[in-house]
Amino acid sequence: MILKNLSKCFADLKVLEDFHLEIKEKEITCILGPSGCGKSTLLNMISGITTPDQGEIVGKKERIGYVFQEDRLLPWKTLEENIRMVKKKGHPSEIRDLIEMVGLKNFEKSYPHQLSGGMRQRCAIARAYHYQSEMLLMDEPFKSLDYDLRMNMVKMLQDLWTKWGNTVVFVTHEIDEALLLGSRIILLRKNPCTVDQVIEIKTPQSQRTLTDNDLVRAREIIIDGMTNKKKRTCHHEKSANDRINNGINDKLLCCLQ
Ligand SMILES: Nc1ncnc2c1ncn2[C@@H]1O[C@H](COP(=O)(O)OP(=O)(O)OP(=O)(O)O)[C@@H](O)[C@H]1O
Repeated sequence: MILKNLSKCFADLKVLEDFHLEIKEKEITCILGPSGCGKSTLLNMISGITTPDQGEIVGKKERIGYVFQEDRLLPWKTLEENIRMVKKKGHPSEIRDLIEMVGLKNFEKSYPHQLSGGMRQRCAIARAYHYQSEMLLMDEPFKSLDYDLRMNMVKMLQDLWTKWGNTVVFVTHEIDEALLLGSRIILLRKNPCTVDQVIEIKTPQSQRTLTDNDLVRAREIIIDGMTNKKKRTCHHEKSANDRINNGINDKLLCCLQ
């Protein structure tokens, strides 16, 4: 999918102007950027909730899943019913497997108010996977959770993605989440929203730890980008440049493997 030259104003506020980004199929694209730069607006455009003033989305998906900061479960339905409701013909074993994968076995008959925030968010993610969307949008889904729990959720999402290999766009403020999950990390600037850097990490998600050399280097590049420092030289700059020359109008500054 290509977000092609998108522009969007809210009254006098120019959030996006000529914004361009390719979302690669079957990858996790993590989007990092300052508050108010337009991350949710981008997701809303991909999902069709918001219409761009100009530009187009090429390769638009029909079946899109969306996980928000809050779980949005139906309080009068059990955990299992909340998951089942998104797909009429789902086989019971699919739901059972998903519930087990997100660590909620034995809570099938619990109602949302009987679960912790982390458990409810696990249920929301299981529901999104049960829907089997062509593209899954996630807008800071772990925001309200503490660090340990967030890292558990990241691990769970790595496992789900390794199994399903679906296309995910994951918005976050947390660098660690982006480093552990992103096939590509898109660093945005604001006023208007533009792509500052694209960092590609080749190490499979399931094998990553935050102390790996490539993740440490990626963290430095991201922090430099966020604090406007000069970009560091990257060992794989040549292949990154090749990608730019052959590819779209991204600023792929670094390709780490
Ligand atoms: N429907 C709307 N009407 C008016 N202004 C809006 C609307 N939606 C978003 N905005 C404004 O557009 C800008 C971008 O908002 P958006 O929510 O996309 O940013 P964000 O990067 O997701 O922010 P955060 O990281 O704080 O969640 C903000 O200044 C916001 O106030």
